[in-house]
Amino acid sequence: MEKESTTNKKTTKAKSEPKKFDTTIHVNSRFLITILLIISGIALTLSFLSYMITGVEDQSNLELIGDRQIEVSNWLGKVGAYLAHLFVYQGFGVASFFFAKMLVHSGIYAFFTIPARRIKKVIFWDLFSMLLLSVFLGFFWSSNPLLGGTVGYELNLYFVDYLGTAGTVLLLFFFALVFALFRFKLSPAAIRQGLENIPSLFSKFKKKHIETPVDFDNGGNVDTVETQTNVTETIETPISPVNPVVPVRQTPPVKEEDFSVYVAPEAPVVELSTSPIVEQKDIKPTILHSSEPSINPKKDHIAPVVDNTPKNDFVIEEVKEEGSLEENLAARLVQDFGEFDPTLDLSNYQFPSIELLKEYSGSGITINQEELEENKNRIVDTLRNYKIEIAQIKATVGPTVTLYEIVPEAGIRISKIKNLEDDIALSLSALGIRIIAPIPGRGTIGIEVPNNNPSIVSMRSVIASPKFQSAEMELPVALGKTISNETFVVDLAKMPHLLMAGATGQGKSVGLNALLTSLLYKKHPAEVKFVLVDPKKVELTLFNKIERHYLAKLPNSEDAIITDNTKVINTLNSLCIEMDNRYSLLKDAMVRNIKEYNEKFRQRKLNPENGHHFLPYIVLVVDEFADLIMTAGKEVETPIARLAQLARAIGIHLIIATQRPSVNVITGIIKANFPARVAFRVTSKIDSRTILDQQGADQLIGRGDMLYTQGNDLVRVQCAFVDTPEVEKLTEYIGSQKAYPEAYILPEYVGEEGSSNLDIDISERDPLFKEAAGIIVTAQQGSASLLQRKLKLGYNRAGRLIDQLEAAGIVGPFEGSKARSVNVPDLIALDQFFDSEENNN
Ligand SMILES: Nc1ncnc2c1ncn2[C@@H]1O[C@H](COP(=O)(O)OP(=O)(O)OP(=O)(O)O)[C@@H](O)[C@H]1O
Repeated sequence: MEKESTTNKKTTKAKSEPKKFDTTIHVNSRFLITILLIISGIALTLSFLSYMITGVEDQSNLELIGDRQIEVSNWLGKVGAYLAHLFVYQGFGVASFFFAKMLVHSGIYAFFTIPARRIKKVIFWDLFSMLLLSVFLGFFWSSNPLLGGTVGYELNLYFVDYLGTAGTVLLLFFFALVFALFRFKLSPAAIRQGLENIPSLFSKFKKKHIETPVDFDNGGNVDTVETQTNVTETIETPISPVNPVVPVRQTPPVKEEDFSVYVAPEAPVVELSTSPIVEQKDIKPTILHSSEPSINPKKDHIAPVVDNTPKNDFVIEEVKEEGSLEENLAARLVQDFGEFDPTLDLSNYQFPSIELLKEYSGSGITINQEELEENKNRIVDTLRNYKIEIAQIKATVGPTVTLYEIVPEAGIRISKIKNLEDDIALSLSALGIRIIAPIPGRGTIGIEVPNNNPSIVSMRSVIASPKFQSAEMELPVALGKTISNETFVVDLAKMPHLLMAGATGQGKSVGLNALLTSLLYKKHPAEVKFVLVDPKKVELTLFNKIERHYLAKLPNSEDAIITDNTKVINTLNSLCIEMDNRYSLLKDAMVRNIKEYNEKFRQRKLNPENGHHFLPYIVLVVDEFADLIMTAGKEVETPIARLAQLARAIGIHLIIATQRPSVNVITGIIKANFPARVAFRVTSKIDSRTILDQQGADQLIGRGDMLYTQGNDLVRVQCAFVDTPEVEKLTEYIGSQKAYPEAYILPEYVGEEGSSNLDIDISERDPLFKEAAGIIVTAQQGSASLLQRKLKLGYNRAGRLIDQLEAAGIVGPFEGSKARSVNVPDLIALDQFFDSEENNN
């Protein structure tokens, strides 16, 4: 095993080095003392061990120990038996092993001339531990005299007599605490941390210094690694003796302060010069060099570099993680108040019950054996007409379609079957046949045939499904059921935006409702907000009832549901501002996404006084996107594309639905940013390609039959059906509960065009226009911040007022850092100005 060690120079220490442990004696005699002490330690250990195992037999012979005929069973003979009896039985019990430890320790310390102060300290704590352990064992295991020894037993009797049992326990506990606090430098904070992280407790609070075992095979040379840091907590780790060490290459005498390194045989020599003080986290010694280490691969068999000057001990310091002030504060806040609960404002909010949704009579799959048999025969016959033999056929009955999986005979080309799609559809005389050749990952060919009696997939059944209920997703959405009748649940947060298209009457609006319903069943009003854009004015109106719970809107707008196209532009731009704001919050919090941000906020690591707040997800739903893009074009496309590109990390997700999936609606830039797509039935293959980049949507059967893709595979899903009365019941239930004072307010956006309109049209001036003009004229200073202060306005509104004042000619144009000039000298002139304005109108 290769062993590395490090050389370090301790410059300052040498001067203050206290008295050395026997520094005057010759190296050899010091070595002899070392050996003697260590051998005595080992001998004591063996005799004690032996006594523990066979000791009782020898006890009766101890009186006659002088008699040579007497035999004892101790491994170290009569002397061993005597000493062990003395130390273990009459002394400190098991704790007597500390004596052996002290001897070995002293031996090592003597050899390395380690300051006497240190060995004194070690011996002091060893004696303390020995006494404590002995009393401890004597108290709890008084029945076994070998454990606590006579000292432990007697002391306990003494304590119990004077202090009682409880008093003794408390005393023992007190001394144990003293030991832990002073020996291991245990602090209350460390205890807390230790309890939180019990496994790492051990490594954290080990002793400060430990001696390195000596490799005596190596002539007493020592394998030493020493690092020194200023950190308070240190770890003491004995290094296991190195492998028998090969010839030693003597390095020139090094100063005592230098590190020394052992390198096991075969290892390249790492020559190290003195190194600066090093901090080391890892228990594994790392070689540290001040200048570049020279690794000479040629010196394969070179012996270790040895420091002849013995080193005192091996200290590896563990750098304690510095908790920041804020984190400590957060920990305290969490301790005092618990984690932040965003739902607290509406803590009595009741999630809607499943009973609000309807159970449909047609739901549940009915297998019509006859129909299955008939379709199977038709498929087999049709294929046979084209000389395609089938080895195996299997049917999976779904809610609206049945999937027939075919394994053709060996040697049949898949493309041949694929080309026969129309012929097969014709011979089955059914609409909505789709051939999947091959089914990805299965090696079979699938033919989807619509059922004669499709069953409705009720919203109730998908919401109640364990898959949805136990979905651990940010924004779980139960879209419906797959062809194998499994509930299809996807995470909107992962999509991260959804494009939905389909010809009119094929189930888009129902799909949107299913999506929103899923979120209402899973997310608290504090966790998600919807921005609803509904140019048709009818589809999403029901959600008005939950405005103050779940909807977001622009400031000063009356309705949360946006039906007016110009407002959509403002809303989209406002969402862009919200996005930018959220990004700066994330940056400030040093997190990468909304999940991490909210988690940090929950743990009270973010200060609300610095503008931090819990961020709900925002889901923007645009029904009839085509209409919007036709009327507003680029003005809509640009913010949508920007949001789609950037908003995923900060929790804004877009759902865009359109009837007309033409390329001028679903433009390249939109498509590129909407990997998740849902296609209901469309009228042409071209439309299908526009949405899905492949055909298939034109072969659907309508009524909620849809294809879902998130980039690669297509999944055929029967959309869950939720009817208008069901949505009404649901929104009524939520709407009747206690709500927030108002809808979630989005940042104010003042469009460029908007402000110039206001400038021209006097009737659209801000209600505070006259008051603002008065303030500006009185102060003779055209600044927005003045208005903000005096009228207690937000920046945007104050800015808009200044723009209006400029348009009216009351203040001059923007002049960079200077305040705008005021063109009206006093209030009288201002009154005249307004009078003339009124007269002109
Ligand atoms: N998942 C479904 N299960 C059963 N029937 C459905 C499903 N989805 C839609 N339908 C049926 O299709 C009809 C039309 O659906 P929907 O109103 O969602 O269409 P649409 O695509 O929104 O149409 P438009 O674009 O004209 O508003 C519904 O009234 C319903 O009868």
